[in-house]
Amino acid sequence: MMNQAFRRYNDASTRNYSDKRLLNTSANRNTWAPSSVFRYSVVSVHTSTRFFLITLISYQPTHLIMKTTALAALVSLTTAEYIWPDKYDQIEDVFTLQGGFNKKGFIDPIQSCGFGQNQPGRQNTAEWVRTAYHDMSTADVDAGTGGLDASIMFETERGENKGDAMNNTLAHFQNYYTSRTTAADMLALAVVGSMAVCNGYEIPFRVGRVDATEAGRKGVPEPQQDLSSHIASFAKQGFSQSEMIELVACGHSLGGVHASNFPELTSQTVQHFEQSDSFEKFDNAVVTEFLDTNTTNPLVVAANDTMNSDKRIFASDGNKTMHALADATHFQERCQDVLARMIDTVPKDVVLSEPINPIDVKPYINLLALNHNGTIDFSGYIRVRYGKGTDRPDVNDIAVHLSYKNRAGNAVNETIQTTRPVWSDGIGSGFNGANFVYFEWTAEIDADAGISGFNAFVTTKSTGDVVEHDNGGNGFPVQDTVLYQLEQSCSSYSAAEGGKLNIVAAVRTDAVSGTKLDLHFSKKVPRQGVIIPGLETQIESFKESEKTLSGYRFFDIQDMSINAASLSTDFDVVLSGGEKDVNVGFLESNGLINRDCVAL
Ligand code: HEM
Repeated sequence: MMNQAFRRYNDASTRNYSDKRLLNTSANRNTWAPSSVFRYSVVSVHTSTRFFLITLISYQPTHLIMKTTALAALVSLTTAEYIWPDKYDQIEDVFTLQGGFNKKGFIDPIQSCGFGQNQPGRQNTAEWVRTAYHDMSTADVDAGTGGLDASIMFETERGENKGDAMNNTLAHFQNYYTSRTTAADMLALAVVGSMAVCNGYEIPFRVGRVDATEAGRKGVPEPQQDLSSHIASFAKQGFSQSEMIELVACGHSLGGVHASNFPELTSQTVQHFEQSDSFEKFDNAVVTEFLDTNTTNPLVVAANDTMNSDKRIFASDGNKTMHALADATHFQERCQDVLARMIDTVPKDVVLSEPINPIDVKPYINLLALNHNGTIDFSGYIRVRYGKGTDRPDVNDIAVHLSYKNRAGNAVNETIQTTRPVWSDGIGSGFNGANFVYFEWTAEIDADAGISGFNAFVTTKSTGDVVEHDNGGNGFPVQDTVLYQLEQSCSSYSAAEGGKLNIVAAVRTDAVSGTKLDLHFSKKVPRQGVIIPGLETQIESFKESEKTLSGYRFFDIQDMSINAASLSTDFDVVLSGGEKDVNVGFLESNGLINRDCVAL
């Protein structure tokens, strides 16, 4: 039986993105669930029928209702199924791969909730959450402007954004900032990650935010402002008075006030909002200590009462909201809601994705290029989720092999075996107990026959059960019309000559006529006073070389000048003008630095 694992979200058909106001998720709260809840095995069928079957065999009555409703919206349901490749594959990696093999390490600076590079008073989780709030807080929900758009990068000099927190946070993003991972999405991830590390409830991570290209309006709330200004400010951000109390209490569960930024509030390097070690845990001590009147929160107990904004805000409804937040579970639930809404407040023309969940089985192609034998080297790895939230409890009980189809679409009678990488035993980990194991393969493909796609077979060794993953029915696609010749490509940098980039690609002879081959290079453009560089797509034409091999013609770009910032960026090789455009996308330049281009 051909089985398949599916992944979808439970609220795909319920969201209304046409709302003229800024998107916020209050109407959809508590709808997020781990993908594992929605994993089904069904006979391989066409997509629309498959979702019909899913609806019928749903095993949770509460969801059955939703899915029956959703039957009317099969089109929107089908968009929720993960099909590789996806425009959010890179950010799924940054979100998902935190430790071990293939780790991206986004949360390394928040390896613990209180971590701050051992700099006195510094707490990275607190800085990240504060930065995200400052970025969002200048939203105008009626106008549909501002929100989480990373405009903070142009606003760090403003008095309302005192301190190093904003630039410290943005500096970390530089390593992850690409044409497919925006700074605004990383700000959202900074909050999601901080909550995970500090033991807060899970915040769903939606993506698709667009970075501002200039500063937004001023208006981050400041301690000396009066209560009515704060109520008006939060209303502009889309939060009611009680939600204002909740959001401030949630934010001020971490970190504190620094003498270097607010000498009028404290003389200490940092005076935490919560006592003991509570400031490095996401808990409601900020609430209970306030209600117990034994708080040391500098925004409650400052000698100059004008500066006591938390005191005014917390008590503004006669402590009603604060009393409710004194319940630890209620605190977590409310923070989960308002913090999710905080990061999902975006300009009106931005459409956020469904929450990103770790993908169950995901391939990575590391090499698809002609070798000196005239065959095509094809290598990569398959990432398989195991452990919590899966039906694969034992990492050592899993095996993977691939089958593939040739260029004509016919099955090739040859199995590609995989092995676990030696490094870290091929094991990686992510948020909230997600575990992954990798299986790598190296194969040679006959260049005449070529390859058009593959399926991955995941075997439970102890039972012999095999599950075929065919990417929604059509296999994981591979195009061999344009090959990026990784080994023949390289870059160099010297102070005297600057950066030079050489890229080689091969195009199938029968696809060359009438086409043009271009490099779409994401050039990083440093900006004065802004820590994150701008990104511009620089388009350069390839020139055909003399070389031909195994039915391919060779093209190259030689000694293209690049700036130092762009030594580590991404680029696409694009063939256009033919039957259909081919885009070999998201190739990374950092692996090319200071190594020789190997002749073929
Ligand atoms: C009226 C609203 C608010 C005012 C007046 C306010 C004011 C302040 C002040 C003066 C600091 C000290 C900054 C420093 O010395 O480095 C601070 C820290 C902080 N704020 Fe707020 N805040 C407000 C709302 C929020 C909200 C809504 C959040 C997040 C949801 C938040 C998150 C934080 C965090 C995490 C810190 C600690 C930063 C660190 O330790 O580095 N604040 N806030």
